Amino acid sequence: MRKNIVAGNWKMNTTLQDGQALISEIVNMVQDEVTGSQVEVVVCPPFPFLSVIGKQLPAGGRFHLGAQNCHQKESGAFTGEVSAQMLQSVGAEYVILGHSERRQYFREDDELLSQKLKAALAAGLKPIFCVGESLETREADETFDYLRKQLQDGLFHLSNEEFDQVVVAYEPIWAIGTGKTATSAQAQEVHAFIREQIARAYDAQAADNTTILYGGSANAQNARELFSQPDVDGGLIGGASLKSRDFTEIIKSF
Ligand SMILES: O=C(CO)COP(=O)(O)O
Repeated sequence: MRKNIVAGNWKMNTTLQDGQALISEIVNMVQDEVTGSQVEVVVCPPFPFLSVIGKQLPAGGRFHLGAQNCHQKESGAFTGEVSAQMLQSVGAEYVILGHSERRQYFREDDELLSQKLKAALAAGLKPIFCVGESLETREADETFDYLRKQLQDGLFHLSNEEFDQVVVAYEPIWAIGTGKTATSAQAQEVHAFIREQIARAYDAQAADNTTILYGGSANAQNARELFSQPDVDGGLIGGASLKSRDFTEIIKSF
């Protein structure tokens, strides 16, 4: 079901102690300041902190726990890896998959991501599946062809029931960590395009029900304008999710 979501991707940042202090501030501020609005908050700390941070989130409320990655296999001799089932067992409800940093630095391709998606869904996790073009692709005017292919090869192999569980995040690579955010018009244009592709691959109802988040230098100043766009259902926030005041302001932007 389509929701408003603000998700914080901490990436490889904080210590446990700093992360605990951060989440405690965020929970307090959000509980004091965010009233009425239905926005869901997903916190995605590094693997070792999931369980502890998860316990700091008030149960049954707007806060949910997410992971930043998972392995494609259920279990076995894969030293250093973390399965979707493990994440589920420590309280994660979401998992980010297909982030451009994973695609770029860890060579994750559509085939591997398909397997990861299946593993996450089998474990009962909701994937936050990221797509987004590079600056080169945008400047070559190939953004829509690129995104169409990324969606078709990476995501649209899922059944209707599986796709129902997926949140899509549009993260233009040129906007991630660069301070160069997409304009609200650019974000809206791509989000509407993604929704149209979902309608073609599944149906109009699936398209209407899908939550599509924007990520890439979203901050307390630009969130309201981005979230006011009809097809932007929230944000996947990197840098600004590490500052309690900024992250809370973003959550308040709905
Ligand atoms: O990659 C992102 C979230 O997954 C966005 O990062 P920034 O908000 O730091 O640009």
